[in-house]
Amino acid sequence: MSVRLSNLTVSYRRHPAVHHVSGEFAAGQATAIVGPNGAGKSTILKTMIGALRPDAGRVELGGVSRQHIAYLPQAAQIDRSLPVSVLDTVLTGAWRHMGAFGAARAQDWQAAQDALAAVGLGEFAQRPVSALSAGQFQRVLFARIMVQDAPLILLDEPFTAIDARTTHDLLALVRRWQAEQRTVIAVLHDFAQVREYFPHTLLLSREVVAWGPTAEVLTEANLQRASANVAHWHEQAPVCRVDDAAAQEAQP
Ligand SMILES: Nc1ncnc2c1ncn2[C@@H]1O[C@H](COP(=O)(O)OP(=O)(O)OP(=O)(O)O)[C@@H](O)[C@H]1O
Repeated sequence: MSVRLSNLTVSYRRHPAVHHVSGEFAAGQATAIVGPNGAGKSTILKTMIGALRPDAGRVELGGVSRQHIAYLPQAAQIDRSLPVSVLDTVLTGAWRHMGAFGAARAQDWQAAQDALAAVGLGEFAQRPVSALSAGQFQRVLFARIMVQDAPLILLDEPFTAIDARTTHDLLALVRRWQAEQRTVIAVLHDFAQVREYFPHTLLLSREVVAWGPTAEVLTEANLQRASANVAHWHEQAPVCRVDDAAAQEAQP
């Protein structure tokens, strides 16, 4: 499935955060979204899942419903103080298959156990998630994504504050998802990870700076342009430059 952004503009309280973003995420492959802080990377993912409404343009999900997207927000946005077990957390990935009363089927339990084993936490099933390290909890969330079995997987900074060993193990899952023809889109800051595991990259700085094969996108010149764009962005801009210019051109 391919995901397309067409002329997408998204604002917070009428101030645009990203504008006129157009392009297509390669189907069944992994794309990294990179760019400076405040470039609009999370905004793009949140718009894709329907949590934010575009002011203009649209997201085309290639026939996939939003229910079939697996989305992992930034760790800071996830509350893990809840008194739920590791296994129950992974099982929530199967909610789409569950019956009206939320009963998990035998194969859902099995899938959850298998996913926990795959992320190296087979022995942790009954532990409360509040008693896990940050890295262990991220493994649990990746196991949950495995159970979700989604064709489109969105990850927002999945390896921030995660050690090298865990990151390496979880990146192996990203590779496996690509082999399974899933479309993976991840916001990342580590260019070495991007170069090694993500064949495609979208470099964003409120607008598209470059989008295509990673080696062609992550050039020094493009990265400098991205930093300059964000540095010169006016947070309180009421309308974006492109709209402004278009409006001026339209004037007699
Ligand atoms: N809830 C919000 N209300 C108002 N402005 C917001 C909100 N969320 C984000 N913004 C603004 O929108 C812009 C883009 O934010 P976004 O979180 O998408 O950037 P990002 O590229 O993901 O940044 P980072 O790398 O720091 O996570 C920023 O200027 C940010 O301050």
